Amino acid sequence: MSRKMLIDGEANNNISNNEEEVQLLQYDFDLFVIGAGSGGVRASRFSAQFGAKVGICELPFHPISSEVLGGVGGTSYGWELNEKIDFNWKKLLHKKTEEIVRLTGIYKRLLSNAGVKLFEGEGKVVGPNEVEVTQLDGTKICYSAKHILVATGSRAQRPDIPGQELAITSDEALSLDELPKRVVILGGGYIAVEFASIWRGMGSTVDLCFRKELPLSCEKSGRKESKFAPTDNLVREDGIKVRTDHGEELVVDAVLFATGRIPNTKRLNLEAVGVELDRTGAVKVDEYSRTNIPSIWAIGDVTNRMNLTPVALMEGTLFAKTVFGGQPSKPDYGNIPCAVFCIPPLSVVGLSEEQAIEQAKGDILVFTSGFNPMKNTISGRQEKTLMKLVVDAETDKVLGASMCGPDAAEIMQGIAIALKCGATKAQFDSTVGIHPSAAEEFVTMRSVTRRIAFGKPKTNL
Ligand SMILES: Cc1cc2nc3c(=O)[nH]c(=O)nc-3n(C[C@H](O)[C@H](O)[C@H](O)COP(=O)(O)OP(=O)(O)OC[C@H]3O[C@@H](n4cnc5c(N)ncnc54)[C@H](O)[C@@H]3O)c2cc1C
Ligand SMILES: NC(=O)c1ccc[n+]([C@@H]2O[C@H](COP(=O)([O-])OP(=O)(O)OC[C@H]3O[C@@H](n4cnc5c(N)ncnc54)[C@H](O)[C@@H]3O)[C@@H](O)[C@H]2O)c1
Repeated sequence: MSRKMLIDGEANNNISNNEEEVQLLQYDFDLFVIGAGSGGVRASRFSAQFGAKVGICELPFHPISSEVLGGVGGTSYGWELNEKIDFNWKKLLHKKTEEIVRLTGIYKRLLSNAGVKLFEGEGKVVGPNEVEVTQLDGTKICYSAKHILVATGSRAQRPDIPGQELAITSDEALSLDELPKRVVILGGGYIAVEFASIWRGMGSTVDLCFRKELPLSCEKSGRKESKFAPTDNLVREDGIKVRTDHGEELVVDAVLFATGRIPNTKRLNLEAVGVELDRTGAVKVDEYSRTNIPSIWAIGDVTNRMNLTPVALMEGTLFAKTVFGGQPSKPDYGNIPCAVFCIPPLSVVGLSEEQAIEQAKGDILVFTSGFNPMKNTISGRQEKTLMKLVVDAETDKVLGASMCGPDAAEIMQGIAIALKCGATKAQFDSTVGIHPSAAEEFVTMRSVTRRIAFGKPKTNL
């Protein structure tokens, strides 16, 4: 057998090459992947390119995913709205569905070009080396594999409040027959803020109900604020009636639950085969994405590490490299940039000012800038851009960068490379800007806005 299997089950370590070959031939596949989303497709393609015989199963296609419906390509969202305000809602929905169908086709082609065998049906782990796939007609087929990879993603969680069935989640939000004119959004994370921007941008009235100090605030340990969140029930009444914990009553066309997502493990039978889950239901894995059962691995949202598409791709790539590529590789979660595609968009990389204060050993220098980009001054548009750099005063290393304003995500991708390379503020300063761009401000912020020692502001200029 010429194919080289690395990081194979420890139990097999002392078997001879011949025995291993015989064992391998007994499996239908070297790798069987459950879930053909971002992580699963990447892992299976790359494993196949390393010579592995790969099978993958995915839920029957539907443009609105659920626990039992999905589609190759997974939760491939990434909002950015280019429609004009006088848009046509139905046309937008139609285009969205067309785009999902197009992406599904691309993913299917990528899999088949890589030689990966795709099965349509719900996968379930029935043994350390066995997956059962329930097909559309209900028939079940079992496949054996040397390695199983769980890449089933996550799904929206619904708060357990009376009348919760009247609310929608992001799964259904872009499939409503009509544009909701009045909306209540529960939650203050990515999805809440992005949908608030989308609907507000289309002229709807949007109330964002969040429980922390501000939307997009990080959860501080032990502190859960209940600032403004419906605590009462949802009632159908000429729309949906929502009562907030401020006692206010709102009657709206739609209530969106954007209160986080939970790993898709409920129907996978993992605990029955001995795979450990954490208290949120996420699959517990080591630094190489391996579970406590040596032949079973997991990547992406189902492991609840950092729930972003490029992170699932990184984990899938490194899984393939580790298991089939001969190079055991751990994902590096440092300096991963992210963006919230709200209006205006915001994007961050590295440490926030708060995190830097908590983690730094010395003083922190903070540089900030707020300005109206030149393209706006000519058009007269009032849309400020804000930027921040957080720097270690002793080493001069840039610890974090953030930006809110047009093109924030596009700009931050380049800044992320600089941070990944360990750039210093002096290196930022010696980089020549591109004029007239907003991005050039990142290399021209000369004066310190504040210096912070041991978590306390020294100056607040
Ligand atoms: C509304 C929304 C917007 C988002 N926007 C962004 C963004 O702008 N940028 C970003 O980086 N991230 C974004 N994310 C997060 C991103 O989608 C996820 O982090 C990413 O898709 C995780 O990849 P995954 O492979 O783990 O899961 P997924 O891509 O969700 O794939 C999991 C797949 O498994 C399938 N599946 C589940 N159970 C089974 C089963 N039993 N058998 C067979 N198949 C099964 C599902 O149908 C699905 O196709 C967004 C998420 C949501 C919900
Ligand atoms: N642009 C992007 O990259 C992007 C966009 C969308 C989603 N995502 C990914 O999808 C994940 C899920 O998004 P999300 O916005 O649902 O989750 P999230 O974890 O970002 O935010 C959930 C929010 O809901 C709040 N919440 C939870 N229960 C609540 C309750 N009962 N009442 C009031 N508030 C409550 C939480 O405090 C939190 O602020 C994100 O974590 C992110 O990883 C990324």
